Amino acid sequence: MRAVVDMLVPIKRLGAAKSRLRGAVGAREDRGAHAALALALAMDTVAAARSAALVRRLAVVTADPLVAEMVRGEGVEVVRDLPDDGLNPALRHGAEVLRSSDPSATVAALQSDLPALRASELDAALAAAVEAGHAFCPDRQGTGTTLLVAGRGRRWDPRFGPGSALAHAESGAVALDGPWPSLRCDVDTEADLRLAARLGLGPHTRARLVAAS
Ligand SMILES: Nc1nc2c(ncn2[C@@H]2O[C@H](COP(=O)(O)OP(=O)(O)OP(=O)(O)O)[C@@H](O)[C@H]2O)c(=O)[nH]1
Ligand SMILES: C=C(OP(=O)(O)O)C(=O)O
Repeated sequence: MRAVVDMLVPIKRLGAAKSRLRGAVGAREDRGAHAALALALAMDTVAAARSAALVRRLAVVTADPLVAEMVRGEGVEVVRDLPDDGLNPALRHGAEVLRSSDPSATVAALQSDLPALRASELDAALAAAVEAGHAFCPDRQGTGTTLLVAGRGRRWDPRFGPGSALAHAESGAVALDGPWPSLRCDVDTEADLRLAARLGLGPHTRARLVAAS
């Protein structure tokens, strides 16, 4: 299948990101180490998305200037998070930008805390989502969402947040179910980070853990 999906990766301001992971590397009060870990999780996610064959256009949505600089340094597009008012407004704005270039674009949102993500698993999930038209991938626990896809002519209706799997199902999106552990392993806690490490972390996150050990 040719590249057909235009993908948003939302990245929160590093100072506020991944609060449940505080202290996972370095001391709890070490803001620099924590920000570096949050950035590393996102950079590994972006690298995997970039390698996926079905991703036509990839854009990070962020209001954080450092994140924007690092992402652009990797040659990846940045859409400024103009609403700067939480995840769903960021994704609605990002989709407007994507669909202003191509109104028939298939739009996807991928969470940025998937440091074990494999491009092959993302491609398999995207192929299933494109086939379904409007679909999402639940997280490992089955309550959250790691990937949301709305095909040509489908309403972009992100409902991320607590209980988002149910919210996306209620919005009419099909729940995908496939052998994609790396896509389902979002990292919110230290326990999640250990699980992701067992799947195989990307180089940015691995380097953070080595630096902290
Ligand atoms: N652009 C943007 N992205 C966001 C915003 N809030 C959350 N995200 C992103 O949305 C995804 C899911 O966020 P969460 O898993 O809740 O992460 P978090 O808010 O950093 O973590 P906690 O502080 O532990 O809740 C991650 O990719 C975040 O970077 C926001 O206000 N703007
Ligand atoms: C925002 C979400 O992520 P988390 O539950 O990991 O915060 C979500 O799953 O919709």
